[in-house]
Amino acid sequence: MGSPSILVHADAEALTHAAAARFITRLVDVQASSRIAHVVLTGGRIAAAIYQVVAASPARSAVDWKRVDFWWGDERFLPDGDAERNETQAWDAFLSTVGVDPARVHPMPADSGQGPEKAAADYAETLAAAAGPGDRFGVPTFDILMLGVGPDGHVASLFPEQPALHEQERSVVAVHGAPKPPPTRVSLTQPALARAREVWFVVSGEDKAQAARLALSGAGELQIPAAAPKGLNRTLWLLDEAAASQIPKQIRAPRT
Ligand SMILES: O=C(O)[C@H](O)[C@@H](O)[C@H](O)[C@H](O)COP(=O)(O)O
Repeated sequence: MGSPSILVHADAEALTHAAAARFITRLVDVQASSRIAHVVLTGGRIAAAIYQVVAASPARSAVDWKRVDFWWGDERFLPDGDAERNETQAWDAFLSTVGVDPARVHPMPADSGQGPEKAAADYAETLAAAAGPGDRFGVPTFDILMLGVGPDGHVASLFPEQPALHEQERSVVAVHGAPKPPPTRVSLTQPALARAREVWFVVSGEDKAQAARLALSGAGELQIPAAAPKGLNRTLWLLDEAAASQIPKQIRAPRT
């Protein structure tokens, strides 16, 4: 699995374009081996910007979008169609334009009065149904797992010191009392996040600089949840200069 690759781009725009190009290329590579690609999307501003660049890229036609399964790392537990849902954001930014197979788009359940525990259990079942014989922990092995990082070091909806970080059995959990609104969420757990061939952290802005430094310098995952997820084959930190500004020089690769 090796050390994370740290790729620093001049600014948010350069990061966005590089990540979008990488996203398309990775999907083309996976599809060249005749596999259905499994992608885990994240929320946040930088992810939305990446999705928009993917949608606008002429290179997007190299991907067979109907043969990509889309999952989410976390969701804000809000009613269907709420503009604050990560799902809504991804549909608006690119899923509605690239020509996906709606049956392969797997949003986390919306709040329809069933409660977040039931939503988490239902999503775990959906994941388990998509897992094949070679997969582990009841989830398909993801080809790309994208993660935004909060200034507090959270990833997905795993916030520092919260009980969800201790979950070792379930792939999906309900999250209550999240410090960032909305307080009720649904999230993949750390063992589920560990089932990706490639984990990509997408991190922009100076307010993330401390979290990035701590995650990359051996912080504990209870304090900095972003310290834990590692790709089975590859872990990439895709940052802009501002977010990378506190990473010690000895662990930082030259700017790309
Ligand atoms: O559910 C949420 O509240 C967001 O999705 C959040 O987890 C986001 O991914 C990170 O905070 C990074 O966001 P930015 O890219 O906007 O900095």
